[in-house]
Amino acid sequence: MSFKRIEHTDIPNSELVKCIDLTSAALGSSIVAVSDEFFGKAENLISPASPIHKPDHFVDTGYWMDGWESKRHCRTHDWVIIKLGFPGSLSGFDIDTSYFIGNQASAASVEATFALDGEDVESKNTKWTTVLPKVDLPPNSHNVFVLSKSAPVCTHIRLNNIPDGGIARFRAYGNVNPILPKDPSDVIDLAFVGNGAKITQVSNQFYTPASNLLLPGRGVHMGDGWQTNRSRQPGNSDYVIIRLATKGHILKIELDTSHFKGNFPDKVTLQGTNSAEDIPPLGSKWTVLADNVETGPHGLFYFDSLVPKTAFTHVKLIIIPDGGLKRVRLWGVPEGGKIPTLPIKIPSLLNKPMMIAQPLTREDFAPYGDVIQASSGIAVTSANQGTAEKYHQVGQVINEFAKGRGRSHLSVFHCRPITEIPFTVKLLERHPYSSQAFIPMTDGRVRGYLVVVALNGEDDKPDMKTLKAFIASSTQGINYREGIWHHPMIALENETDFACLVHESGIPKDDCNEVDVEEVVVDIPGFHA
Ligand SMILES: NC(=O)N[C@@H](O)C(=O)O
Repeated sequence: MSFKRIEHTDIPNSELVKCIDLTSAALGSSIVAVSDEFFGKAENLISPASPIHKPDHFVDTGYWMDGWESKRHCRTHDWVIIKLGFPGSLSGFDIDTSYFIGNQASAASVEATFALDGEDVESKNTKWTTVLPKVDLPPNSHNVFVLSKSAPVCTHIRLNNIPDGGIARFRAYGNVNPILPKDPSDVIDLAFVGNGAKITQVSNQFYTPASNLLLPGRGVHMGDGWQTNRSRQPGNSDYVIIRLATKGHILKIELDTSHFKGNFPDKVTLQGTNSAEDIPPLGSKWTVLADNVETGPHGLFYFDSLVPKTAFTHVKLIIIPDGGLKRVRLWGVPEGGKIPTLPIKIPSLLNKPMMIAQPLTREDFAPYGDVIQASSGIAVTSANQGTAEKYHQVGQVINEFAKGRGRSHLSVFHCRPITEIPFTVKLLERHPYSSQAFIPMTDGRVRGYLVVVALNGEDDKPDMKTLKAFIASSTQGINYREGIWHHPMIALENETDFACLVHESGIPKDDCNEVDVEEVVVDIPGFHA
């Protein structure tokens, strides 16, 4: 596989400008295995955010580094396996050693494989193909490589870190290889990056890129949307051009202004056209799909297309005079598909019940368990020769296993934060014979975590009418009563360790029952992941 090295500043003039970063966590890509991450977590590699530097900032392993860094003296080489959010073909890479000086990886190589769901890519039988041979990595630099021809479609990438050391970010530029529904009459989001749609032109992306508009989910803060600067020019408008996943009929437009509360656009207009080019040439005929529609703060807004029977390859989204949008969804059917009865309903958050998480209090949580906290209303006495106060029996530790079958265990859950807010509850679990306590052990970076609970129904399933969501602070622990349905721990913003006390028998059905539930969307005021 031949390649050429280019300057990072030359990306806009290279093939890579037509690509997206297929390894980005924003696309749902994730780390599935890593040989060693002693100094810095491998998941930093795929953060959409640029790396930052905190000179002379130390953590218990050494210098704090914003990147993946393995420990010294590896006898062979380190490696990390990344599962792509969407299968795609690779065109180039940026192996970024920013801020790694003296501890950067000396060299790297890249391999790829196509693995069906469930295949064990760590198996020795996995066939990895080298798509970038070993290349040297200078310190503190973007190392950008363009392949002479795109590599075959892959689902996983293995980055080899030779022999060891640090890499701040890894960008694998390419294009999604969409898997569209077999039935062309299925309604899909024609503007979704996972279906192969792309932004091909944008007038202004001063704060954050327009490519964010097509990402999965609703993101976690304003920074993962598209935002222009304040135009100040009378009559200004800004725009993006979306090359649709495939030529199709747009039936319903979804504009998402999540987290844009004082800077959403005054008005939005959408137009469609047809072109074989990535960017429709000047003089292309644009047809209005939605004309000067109004949105609002932090929400989802829907508009039926004015021309559902016309198929387009491109859509221009115009915001007047400027501002920000989180996502745009263009629900429709590919050309050749049957246009359903209009107006359509769409599978979105709008159609799912929503709830707002509330601050955790002893009183509100009482039907579900205990709040472990030194709080008023608890019997308290002086202790430790007057140097402490003891808050008595803040919770009940319950063991209802038959005699001798349930042993109490202390464990620690190291929880990674959720990456999407609002959060969608899809499953709940319970421990039929034991209470379960979680007590956060925070390093000061944790503001809180999300607790979702429900009582047991007459059908011995969660009673969704009793579903509640609480925001627990970092000074509150919780103790689920035995049999109470709850979502597995949900960390917010930063990784969080929880001490856990539960009784277990080693018999799975007696220790934990898990069930899928009707999806409920939980908004979490004041938090972003
Ligand atoms: N992160 C960090 O401290 N790294 C250095 O100590 C090193 O490369 O050993």
